[in-house]
Amino acid sequence: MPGPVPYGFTAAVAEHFAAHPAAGGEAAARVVRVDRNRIVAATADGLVHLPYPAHAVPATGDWIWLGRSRAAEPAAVGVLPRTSELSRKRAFDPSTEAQVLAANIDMVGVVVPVDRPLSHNRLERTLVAVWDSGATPLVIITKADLSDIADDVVGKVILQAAGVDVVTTSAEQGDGIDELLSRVQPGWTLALLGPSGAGKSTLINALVGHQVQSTGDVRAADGRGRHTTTSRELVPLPNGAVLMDTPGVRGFGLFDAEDGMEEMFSDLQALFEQCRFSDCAHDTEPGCAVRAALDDGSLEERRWASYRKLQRELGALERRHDAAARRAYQREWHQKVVVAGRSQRAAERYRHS
Ligand SMILES: Nc1nc2c(ncn2[C@@H]2O[C@H](COP(=O)(O)OP(=O)(O)OP(=O)(O)O)[C@@H](O)[C@H]2O)c(=O)[nH]1
Ligand SMILES: [Zn+2]
Repeated sequence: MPGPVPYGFTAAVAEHFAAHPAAGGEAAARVVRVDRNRIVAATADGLVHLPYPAHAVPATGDWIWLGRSRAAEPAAVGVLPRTSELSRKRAFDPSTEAQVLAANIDMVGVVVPVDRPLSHNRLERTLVAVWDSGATPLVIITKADLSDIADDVVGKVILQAAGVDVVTTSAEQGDGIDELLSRVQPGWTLALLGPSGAGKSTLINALVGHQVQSTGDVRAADGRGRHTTTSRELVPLPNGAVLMDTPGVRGFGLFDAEDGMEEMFSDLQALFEQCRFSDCAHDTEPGCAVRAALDDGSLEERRWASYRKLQRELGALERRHDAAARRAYQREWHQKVVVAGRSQRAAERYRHS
């Protein structure tokens, strides 16, 4: 089946399509932008404009079945279930409809500039929120060339990241870009998140390898060959990964959860209290409120999967935090000292603290 390979169409995505067929669906396409009354989609043959799919609100990053409308025009005839989604409203709050800003993101790079590090709490909360979205977090330190402040900040951030991978970059000097790309597998979709001025645009330009064009040629799909220009929010990277640069996702608003873990999952805590057994593993136990909620659809499978993934990650992190985080931290330190020829005294200071 044809699909847009530079936009993340991998064998795994092809299987996802095969598992979710749509009547009249002929080819795979990916939404690269959502406008007021139409979408821009990447197909195997390039970018096209399409009307909104029926019965679905599309988001950037969605995989769609490309087919024909009743008037034989190219059309989105189906939208695939999402593997992750970033929403403005937290998806598990049933009181209002979530506005999904981006879909099918594999990795979220949390950008931390050395000249304005995040508070410990904010970094931790952001990482928890990223896990909850279904994506994997990666901490990206930027502006590491600001050497007089970089040393302290890098060390602190690595400890705060609690075992989540950390890469150190200086887009201005071209340092760490290859290492960052090596963490993002071909076919993965990467979004960057960070406060204004954190260096996201500079990093994106370094990743893409040239100035990102804000306009791209879009072929109108009305068969008349009308050309138009528009910007894309999904940009292919040279290593086969895809960069998601959606204005609503960039900032911290989306992820700046005021709450910690417990509050984020308070709805689940309430369910746990209704299980018949207080030590219920929510697996095959009789009287399990979680199973019941999954069965009647009041608890989303995706959210439950996120929670369990997060529990596993946190458990694993806790176990290896002390030993491994410290080792990773010292390894990174060593590398930094060697690479940048930084003060050995500073390294010693940290090793002993
Ligand atoms: N020293 C140094 N400065 C950098 C580096 N990367 C970015 N900057 C500077 O940091 C400032 C902000 O960079 P941007 O890339 O515009 O930051 P941004 O995160 O895209 O900001 P918003 O567009 O507001 O979200 C600019 O003045 C950049 O020149 C770097 O690697 N080293
Ligand atoms: Zn249970």
